[in-house]
Amino acid sequence: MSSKLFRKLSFGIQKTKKSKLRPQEETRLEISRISQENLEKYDEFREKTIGKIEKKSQKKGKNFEQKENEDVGSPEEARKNLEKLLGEIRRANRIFTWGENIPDIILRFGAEEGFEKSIIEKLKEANIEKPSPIQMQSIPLMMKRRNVLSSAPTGSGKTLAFALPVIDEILKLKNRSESAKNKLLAIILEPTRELANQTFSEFQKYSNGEIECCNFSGEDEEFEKAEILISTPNRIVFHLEKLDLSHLRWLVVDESDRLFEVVEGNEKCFRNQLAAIYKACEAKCTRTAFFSATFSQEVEKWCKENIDNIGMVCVGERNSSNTHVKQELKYCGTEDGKKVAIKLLLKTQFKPPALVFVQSKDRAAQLVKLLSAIDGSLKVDSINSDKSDKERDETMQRFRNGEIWVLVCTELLGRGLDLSDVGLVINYDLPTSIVSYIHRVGRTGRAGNRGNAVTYFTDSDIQYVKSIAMVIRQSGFEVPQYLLEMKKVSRDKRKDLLKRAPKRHKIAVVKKVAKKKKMKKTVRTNE
Ligand SMILES: Nc1ncnc2c1ncn2[C@@H]1O[C@H](COP(=O)(O)OP(=O)(O)OP(=O)(O)O)[C@@H](O)[C@H]1O
Repeated sequence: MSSKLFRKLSFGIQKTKKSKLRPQEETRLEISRISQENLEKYDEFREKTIGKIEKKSQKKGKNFEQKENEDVGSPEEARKNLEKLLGEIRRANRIFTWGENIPDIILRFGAEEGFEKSIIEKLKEANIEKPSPIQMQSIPLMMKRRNVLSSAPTGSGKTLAFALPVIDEILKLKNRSESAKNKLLAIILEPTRELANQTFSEFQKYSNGEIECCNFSGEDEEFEKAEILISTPNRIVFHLEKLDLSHLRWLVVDESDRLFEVVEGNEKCFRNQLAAIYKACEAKCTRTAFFSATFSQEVEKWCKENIDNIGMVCVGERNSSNTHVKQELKYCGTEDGKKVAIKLLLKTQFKPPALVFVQSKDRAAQLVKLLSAIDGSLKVDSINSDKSDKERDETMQRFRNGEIWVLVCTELLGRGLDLSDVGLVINYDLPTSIVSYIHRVGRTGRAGNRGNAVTYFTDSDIQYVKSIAMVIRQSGFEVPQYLLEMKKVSRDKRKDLLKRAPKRHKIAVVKKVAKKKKMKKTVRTNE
């Protein structure tokens, strides 16, 4: 891509140079960088800007007033100081924006920031004290009813970045007017049932029983009274004619780059479904919000061309992996080498639970067999789209409860799932794109926690490893130099890889019994 085009499409975010390798040990990372000193300055400048200090100081006496005015100057000066301070905080948190009239970031979840009391209480209960960078900027944009396109690393709190403003607005609407009740006011689109279930739980939790939330992708089919509908696009498309969209305030497209994907020859691909829904949401009051950890230029271009008054937010480096996840590339030579590597890993450094990604449903079943054979006591299972909805839900529940230690999965679990205890992700089969890599390793190292990710590759994978090696290096972790120096794979080959994962030998269990028999035979012959 030419640098000119990059500038045009990425609202000024520079491609950064290689980041420094990070130190081996780092303590738990903060979700955002807001120092106490900056918070105090923020309060001071803000109060002065809106003229509250004078009122306060009148109460406290003349001396206080003089001191305050010396410190922060006139309201105009205070506004300038505030803007400077917010600029510094944006830079420290790597918040980049594009668009006109971008509102101030928020540094707290408080009544002054406009939040409903019940939301503030729920956040306290969940020990969520301060906003993450994507929340700092996306929430005020959405509260100002702007269309948004937001991107931030995996596990950085994007769900609450859209859930809180949507819930807040609906609570306010319902408090103001009886007529808002039992009208469909928001639709949240997710690419998988699992993700829809998870997002539904978050909406239920923060709406505190005051909003009718409906999980369209679950068993909850009663949508007539729904005020917020959370669903995969196919369910919405199926029921589109029955939905009254005339009051819709928000259409949120989570994992937006995934929902923009076109599958040639497939009429029912996400892109077509999204187009049908978008077209149907034509009420004047509807705003659209797009969120994802990976940001395709196509989505950005489409938003700029088609959506008025959009505010864009990008946290950190575009399309980069989560730096809280320690990432490692492991050369295994052959498919058999991968078996040896995983056996060793699970026997030595393993602390459950872990997620293991493979490229197909068949390989998931094969790997479960192999891992069970390696260690009979290992609680291992798999999940894929061939299983029934009930089986999938049960497997997820067992994994969340700790009854499954190693969950072998396909791309189905690659995106969005927040499995907070997962400390290890193993890419048993090399991901077929950097987007897939970023989302898969993002299943660990969430909300400031640290995580580990290991990616295996064989001789036949080597040609495809370079781009992943570059992402890992960009996040500050070591990769073998020769991988970075390899030739780039052509665009056509990359496209092919997305359509068809490479052929691999079956993950066969080495039968110990057969070996024993063979040994006995040898002994007898010797006799
Ligand atoms: N401000 C916050 N402070 C602390 N924890 C938070 C905050 N906001 C969200 N979290 C927690 O962070 C975790 C990850 O959040 P979330 O699932 O929204 O990430 P995400 O950015 O959507 O990730 P992905 O790109 O993988 O979908 C959740 O457990 C959530 O409760």
